[in-house]
Amino acid sequence: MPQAAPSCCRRSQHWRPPSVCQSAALTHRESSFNHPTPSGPASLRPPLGSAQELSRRPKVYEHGLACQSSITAAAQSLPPGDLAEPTTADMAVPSHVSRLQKYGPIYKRGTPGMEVVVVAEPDSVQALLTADYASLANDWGEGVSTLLGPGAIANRQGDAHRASKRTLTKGFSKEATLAYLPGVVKLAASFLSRWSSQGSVPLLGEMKCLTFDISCSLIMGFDVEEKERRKLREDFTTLTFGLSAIPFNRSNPVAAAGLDARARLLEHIQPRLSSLPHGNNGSSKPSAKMTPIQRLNAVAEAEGEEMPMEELLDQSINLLMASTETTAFSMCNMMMELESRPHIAQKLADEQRALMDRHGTDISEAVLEDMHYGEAVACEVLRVHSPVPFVFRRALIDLEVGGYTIPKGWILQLSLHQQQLDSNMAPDQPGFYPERWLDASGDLIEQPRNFMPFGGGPRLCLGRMLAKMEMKVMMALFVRGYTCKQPSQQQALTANVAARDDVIQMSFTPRQ
Ligand code: HEM
Repeated sequence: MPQAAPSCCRRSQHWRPPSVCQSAALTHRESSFNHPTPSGPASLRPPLGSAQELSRRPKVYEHGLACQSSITAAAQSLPPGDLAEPTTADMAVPSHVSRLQKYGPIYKRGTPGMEVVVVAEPDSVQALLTADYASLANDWGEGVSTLLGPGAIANRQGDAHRASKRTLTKGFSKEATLAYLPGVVKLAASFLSRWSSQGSVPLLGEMKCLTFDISCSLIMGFDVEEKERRKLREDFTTLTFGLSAIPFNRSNPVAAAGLDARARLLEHIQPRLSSLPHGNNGSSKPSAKMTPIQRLNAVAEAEGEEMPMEELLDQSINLLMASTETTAFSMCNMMMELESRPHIAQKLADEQRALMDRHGTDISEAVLEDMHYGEAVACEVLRVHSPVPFVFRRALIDLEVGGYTIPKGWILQLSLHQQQLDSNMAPDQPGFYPERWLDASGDLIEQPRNFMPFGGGPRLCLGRMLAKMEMKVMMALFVRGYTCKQPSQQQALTANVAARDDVIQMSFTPRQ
């Protein structure tokens, strides 16, 4: 599930979204566990007995991803950790860091009957991400399952997930994503121009508006007036905030507000969905030009199954949620990095000048392709400022992970964040260093396989190309035409659905 920071395991009433300090603290501890790793290889271990083996052959899912499944049913020791009632302090980042140091990269937390195992060991994370549907289910907790709804792709499991994914994937192919490029450029340019006329702007809120508008018009195909869009954005923000509600029930005002916002949002979206053109001269046969949500509808119709409106609405909310916060956090942190590191902004500007000489002034596919330094900056933003630091799964069978048993029913909290920090590239350069992604001649190097800011396996992010495109368009337009300034030194943002829109201030000025 792709929102910036999840409401975690429904069973843990005290969990709260990861905070800024988490990212910051872990950044300084790259690959620095000083706890011995548990016995056996630190990944999912091979089966103890062949009868217990589920499947060890790599599988290829419909969306073309090679998936290894080496999950085994086995019984050994439980991971170390404390299963005491968590306190708020326990859930704070420093405690995550100190638990990593105390227990090693696989440890348990939570309360008996509400157990969570945190996995921050790269090979195990990778193996778990690529595990098959029989071993693990997506489980992001009560907030996500209720606010997104049962029809949302994040809440679908097994064959139902596979079918949704197959349909939606076509709406996020390279061809489809490139068709969104002119719309992304237009929206980003208009936001930058407005910011530069406004003095200081609340950057996170503004980036959320931008990414919401992109998703509304390009992913959903909605052409809405600014007044209505503002209303939609407000409800969407309240709904997103609801994800941070723990416990998640009507007696919690944050959860209740989120549920009410969802109902209002659906009231707005439903008539729009009903009136969406099919994009293929009225035929319900899916066409390459359809937006992802039109495609979902058309595929169902073409297969003779009317898709229930509830399901289409849930999928719409899921796509909005998946695309908005994550990309907004990334672009906000990207602007902060560029502001505080003028030499990087300058290198990007030099690259843009060379690209304009070669390809003209339009931001075209060729510009995006040749934007190697820009791509390196985007990767570095995703590496250092994980927009999705953790993903959550539920064990459907007893699993053996890194030599420990994870009993059926327990929640696994997989640290993509640690995964990225441990990806073992230029370890002598622990800070923000885009050059780690380039070779000596400035060409992009092959990315390490455990660099997974967009997840992996059957749940791999659908919008990864779109997200990178948004980041690179914003970067290019910014360095071509503007400079920016923070009024004072501000903390880098961390993925957190409860972050206030005005937490980061920035002013933009046209470049002389
Ligand atoms: C920087 C921006 C983004 C990041 C870091 C990101 C990250 C992720 C991650 C880590 C997952 C996997 C979740 C899991 O394993 O449970 C995911 C899934 C997903 N993402 Fe993204 N995402 C981003 C932007 C987008 C955009 C722009 C879209 C467009 C709609 C999108 C759509 C999705 C969808 C639909 C899924 C669910 C896939 C599934 O359940 O099979 N994401 N994303």
